Amino acid sequence: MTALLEVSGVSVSFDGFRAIDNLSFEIGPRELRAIIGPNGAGKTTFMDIVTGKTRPDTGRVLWGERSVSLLRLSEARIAREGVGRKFQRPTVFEDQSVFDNLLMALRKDRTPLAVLFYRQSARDRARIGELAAEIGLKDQLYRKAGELSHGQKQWLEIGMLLAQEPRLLLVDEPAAGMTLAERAHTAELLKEAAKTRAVVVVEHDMDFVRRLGCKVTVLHEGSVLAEGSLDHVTKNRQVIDVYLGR
Ligand SMILES: Nc1ncnc2c1ncn2[C@@H]1O[C@H](COP(=O)(O)OP(=O)(O)OP(=O)(O)O)[C@@H](O)[C@H]1O
Repeated sequence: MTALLEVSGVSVSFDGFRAIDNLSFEIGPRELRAIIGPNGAGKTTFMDIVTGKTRPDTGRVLWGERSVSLLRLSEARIAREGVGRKFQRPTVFEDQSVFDNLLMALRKDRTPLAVLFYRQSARDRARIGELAAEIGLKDQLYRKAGELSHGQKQWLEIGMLLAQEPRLLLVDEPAAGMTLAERAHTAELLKEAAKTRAVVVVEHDMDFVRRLGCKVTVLHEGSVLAEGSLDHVTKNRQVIDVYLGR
């Protein structure tokens, strides 16, 4: 399997502190991966590097069949290449309906003229219906996003990212603040999304990671400490020591 994303030998320091240290990481085109690791392990910095927010000091970040270097591209260009990122807190347009939020995410051409002359098409409406079904909000389409529960807002934002058809979706702690039922639904949603694209989930909640049932990468001090199934990595002596702070 050729990787969709290949990070190799990446390091970055902030004021002499190595936040990412010779990190190598690969993800396949239709793969679900969980990234775990104690606070300060470099999980956020890793996502910042992939999305172009932080530039590494050394190393390579290659993307797609043509192995394009993401390090040469702007953040906006990386997003257009198909890298979507979901931050921890939901950011939806609270005064707009679920339908309108999804519609806004769907419209790719945002030039002023295109926005001015936009007419809803049957195809867009059908796609919004599909997305709403995928995220479990089909019955909530005409509710204002601000009235949704925390979990529903998170799903809506995931739906808005899916509307842009990313090839890689980076998701930061999706289960935080969710009820048990919401977590179960979120895990199913991400598993489903990973059937047609790569999904990388950074998560602290081990029960949630177990639900994802995917390969796990453990980061520690900016590099990969262990990789494999959750059972495999949680039996690893070094991983146990790191989590217990030894
Ligand atoms: N812009 C920055 N300037 C200075 N230090 C930074 C910067 N960004 C990150 N760091 C440091 O780099 C290390 C890795 O941070 P990072 O946020 O990537 O870890 P994390 O694994 O996401 O942690 P958490 O689980 O707490 O979110 C930390 O020690 C952090 O303080």
